[in-house]
This record gives sequence, C-alpha cells and structure tokens, in this order.
Amino acid sequence: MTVFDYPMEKMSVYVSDDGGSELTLFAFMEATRFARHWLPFCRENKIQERCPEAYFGSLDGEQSKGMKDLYEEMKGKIERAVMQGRVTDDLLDGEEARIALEKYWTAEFTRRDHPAVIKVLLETSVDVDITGHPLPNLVYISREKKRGVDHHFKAGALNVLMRVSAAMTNAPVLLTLDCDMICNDPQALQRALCHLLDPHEEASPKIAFVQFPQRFRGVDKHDYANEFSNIFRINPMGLDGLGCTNHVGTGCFFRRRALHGPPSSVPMHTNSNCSERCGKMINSEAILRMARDVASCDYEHGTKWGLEIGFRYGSLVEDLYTGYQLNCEGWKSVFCDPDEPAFLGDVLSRLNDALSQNEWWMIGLLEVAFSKHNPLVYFIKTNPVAGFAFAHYAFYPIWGIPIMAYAFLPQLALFNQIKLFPKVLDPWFFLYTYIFIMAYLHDMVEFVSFKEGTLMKWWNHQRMWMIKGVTCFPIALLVFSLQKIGVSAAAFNVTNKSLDDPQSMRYEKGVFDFGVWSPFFLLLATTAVVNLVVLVVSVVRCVMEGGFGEVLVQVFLCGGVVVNCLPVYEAMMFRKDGGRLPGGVTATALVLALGLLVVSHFCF
Ligand SMILES: O=c1ccn([C@@H]2O[C@H](COP(=O)(O)OP(=O)(O)O[C@H]3O[C@H](CO)[C@@H](O)[C@H](O)[C@H]3O)[C@@H](O)[C@H]2O)c(=O)[nH]1
Ligand SMILES: [Mn+2]
Repeated sequence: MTVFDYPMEKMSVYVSDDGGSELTLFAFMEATRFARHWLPFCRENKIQERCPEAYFGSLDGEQSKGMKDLYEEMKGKIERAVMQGRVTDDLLDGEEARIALEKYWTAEFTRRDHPAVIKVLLETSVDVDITGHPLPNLVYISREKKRGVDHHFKAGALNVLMRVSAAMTNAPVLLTLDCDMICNDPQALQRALCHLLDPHEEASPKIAFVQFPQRFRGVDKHDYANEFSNIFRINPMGLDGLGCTNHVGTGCFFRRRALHGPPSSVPMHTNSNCSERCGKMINSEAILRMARDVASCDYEHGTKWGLEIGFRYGSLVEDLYTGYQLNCEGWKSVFCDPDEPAFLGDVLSRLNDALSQNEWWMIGLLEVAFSKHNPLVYFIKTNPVAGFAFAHYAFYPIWGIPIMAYAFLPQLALFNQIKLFPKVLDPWFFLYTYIFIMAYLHDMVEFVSFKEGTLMKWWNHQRMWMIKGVTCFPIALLVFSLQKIGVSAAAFNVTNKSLDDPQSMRYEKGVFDFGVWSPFFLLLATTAVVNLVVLVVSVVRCVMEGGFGEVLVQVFLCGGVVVNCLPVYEAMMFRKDGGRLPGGVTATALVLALGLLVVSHFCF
C-alpha cells in the first residue's frame, strides 16, 4: 500500500495475521527495513510497478542491482525462516526483534488459542526512510483467539482491524486488501477519493464504498480457469448504474462512518475516541492497552458488531452480505474499473482449489439467500431491480439443479429410447431452439464485447460454468442442506496461494490439473462417461435405425457435454503427466456411470 502517491505520514497500514504466526511478524520486520530503501528508490526513479517482486520479475539486465540485492537478501531470510518453520537467532538482527518474538510466542501460544498480539512496527512521527521522508504507520495485529469462541472468519478479523485502527489513528477512509493482492496503480487512492469527496456530486456523502474489481496476475492467455470477469467486472457495471455495486471483499475503499449505521443515524465525524487518543504516540502503553482490549474475543459480546456495525456475520461471503446490507440501509456504492488494474490478486492455478473455493462461496451465497436478509424480501422494498440483481447472486448455486438435470436426464432418457423434446420441424422445436440460441448468444456477445473479452475466453468461461454446475454447485447445495439440519459445521479454507510448482506450470500452458482424488472430479468424470456412452450408443442407433430428427435435441445436448468434457477424456486416457486423472477416480466414475445407466433402465 505504500505505493500510493500520497503523503506517507497520512497513511496507516494494519496487517491482520489470523494464523498468529511469528513468521509473519518476522517477515514484516524485514519488510520495514527494506521499505526504508525501496520507497525513496521508487520515488526517485518514478516507478509505477511498486511491488518489488513484480518489478524485479519484469526487469532484464543489471539495472538497479544494488536494490535487487537488498530485496533478494530480505526474501532469502524470510524464505529460510519459512523453511525452518521458525525464526532462529541467526536470522534476527537486533535484540529488539528477538525480545518481541519471545514475548508473545511462548510455549502456550497456539494458532487457535493465544492472546492478542499488537506490535507497532513503524510510527510515522518517528520512522523515516534513508532520505529522511516519513514512513507510514505499520501495525501488526493478531487478534485474540480462544478455543470454543466463534471468531467469524474474515469478517471478525476485519472488525478487529476497524476497532484497532479507530483506537490508533481513526482515518475516515479505509482500504481493505486480501493477503494475496498487490496495489498496481499509485493513483488508485486519488481515484477513490474523487468519488468519496466529490463536491459536485449530490450523492457523494452517501457513498459508502468505492469498489475496484478483483483482477488477477498470471491469468493464462485464454483464461481457461476463469478470472470471473462476468462476476467481477461485467455485472458490477450494471449494479453501479443502480448506485449499489456489490462488495467483493478486497480492493475496496470504505467510508468508515458507513460501517457504523445508516447514513441518517451516524454523525458526520466519528472521532469519538479522539480525546483519549490525541497527542499520544500509537506505540504508547495507553493506546496499546486500548488496542488489545478491542482485539479481544469478548469485546463484541452483547454489542451490535457483526449485526448492525462493521462487517456482517452469518455468511462465508461476508463481502456480498455486508455490501448489500449497507445498500439496504440507504448507502450508495460505486464501481471503479480503470483500464490499468488498480489491484492485482493471485489466480488459483489448480482446478481442484478453484472448485473448492467456489464451493465455499456457494455455501456463503446460500447463507445469504436463506437468511432473514434475503435479497428478495428485504431489498425489494427499497429498489426492486437491485433486489433482483442481488438475488441473482444469492441464488446462484441453485444453477446446480438445472445443470445437473440437463447433464443427466435427457441423456438417460435417450439411452432408454424415450423422447423428451419436440422433434425437428415441430413448431415447439423452433421455440426451444430460439430460446436456447438467444440465451447463449446473449451471454457470448456480452462477454466478447467487454474490454479484453475473446471468443476463446468465453468458451472457457461457459465450460467452467458447466463444470461447476455438476461439481461444486450441487455439493454446496448438499453441504448447505446438511448444515441446515445440523449435520456438519461451516469451515473456511484459506485458498492456496503458492504459484511455483508443476501444477502452476501446467496452468500457464493452459492445461487442466486433475491429479488429485477429489469428489469434484468424480462427479465430473461420471458426467463425462455417461454422456460419451449415450452419445456413441444413440448415434450408432440412429445410423442403423434412423429417426434422428426425433432425438436431435437430446443428441445435441449430449454432444455439447462431450465437447465440454474433452479435457476430461484426455485426462482419463491419454495423459501421462501428474495432472492425469487418478486411476481410482476413473474406475469409480466408470462404475457409477454404469450403475446409473442400469438403474435408469429400470426407472424409465
Ligand atoms: O478466518 C479467516 C479467513 C480468511 N481471512 C483472510 O481473508 C482473506 C480472503 O481469504 P482467501 O483465502 O484469499 O479467500 P478467497 O476465497 O480467495 O476470497 C474471496 O472470497 C472471500 C469471501 O467472499 C472474500 O472475502 C475475498 O475478498 C475474496 O477474494 C485473506 O486475506 C485471509 O487472510 C482471515 O483473516 N480470517
Ligand atoms: Mn483470495
């Protein structure tokens, strides 16, 4: 965040470490030392790409060797600590760092059970870079964790950040960023402030947040695994037109006031704790005590935090949930999508990871859909069109039902020679075909005409949609239903961020990775096998016995699924690399497919 072209002494960076790892604190201690050299270097050389990893990665030759050496030295130390799993004395430079780490990471300290750790790493009134310019405040926070106390995942962490930052600096504008994101545009802050402070815009004081899209580094040319441009960039443009773009969890500038209640009920300035804070250093014992207090597990007990204040609890997609509740309260929101990405995240390169991430999202969406803040009943009162738009998100996983139905039922019927659709030249046939083609065409035109959209990317997107439709959507529906009847509990997997391994190399080449045992792949492989078998059987039957016109729609559906599943057949039969579908999955899928065909014979 230190990339912003903005006076550093007016910015504070709060880092939340929900994993409570000494390695993270150590990495930040190292980063502060590097920042003292790096920030003036960027300023002097007018560097736009200020994430050092990205900058040095795209650099050729021997330019800025000294700076690169410093960076490599820091990186090397952090990597050594990560490899060892702990920070050894030889890695620590000063006594102060060692004392800080020893003070907190005692023998009783575990990830799930530890006191709040708050460490001021930089204080702007004291710390300067090597040219004497002030550095921003930098504070490391690992909130208190106790076994058995609900910590509300990311929303809980963000609420702690909100309170600690209020105790320390209380800036009126907050930027939230995920751990896997980098800032890519030094002007992003100004862009957001233009909206939040616009004197000519009547709605400006009512704008709760300015959302930048989630965009990704390292997306392969045809984006076969999806950067979700339809969800993250196309749909929000429409919502922006309605004044209520959705919040996507990261790359978002909030008006702090908006998170404290409806526009009419909150005073223009929420500097309520200024009298306690003013004039004190953030590293003073009084401020630190207050910060630890608000970062404790019990602080929220009996308060409105998570219900009416701060980020809202109750859904794994706290972002959508919080954003839309703010809109319901009367706040507006803005979508800001400059051509040059303001923030960039890491793309998930493993198909299985992407599917399991989607499973969690889908469960979170269902939690919104079936909550008392259901967009249909709750939002329709204020803005019907936006209500439907949010319902489109919240009920998205329901797609699993029709997609599963269309992936299996017409095919099994066809296998048993049952005709489901009107035959060719029947007037209904034209209506069906018209609706089908128009729906697909609409999706395609919308996608391809958008900024970097291409036909190939669209094809991959629709394929991914189909893959999700037979894997994570139905599984999410099942898990959610089980949760509702009390069978299993919600959990949150932090998604895998590592990028340098064989799987990622396959990703870069645009090849799917099927190399793990996963229920997703089992469902996908079963779909693939059933459709292929039925396609072959029915084509042979049509050639021998005729009557193609009567089953054209069913054969077409079957063929469509088969074409979409080509990479699956390849992964089952022809691939030799680690991304090949495990034999066990293939065998189980064959048995399941056979079972389905046999059972269907008795049912139809
Ligand atoms: O218990 C938790 C879980 C997550 N996080 C943080 O939350 C962020 C998002 O987690 P990540 O693993 O990156 O999840 P994704 O599935 O990639 O997140 C997407 O989906 C989330 C839920 O909709 C949004 O909050 C995110 O912004 C969006 O990028 C990360 O910075 C995590 O460190 C916590 O602090 N505590
Ligand atoms: Mn993420």
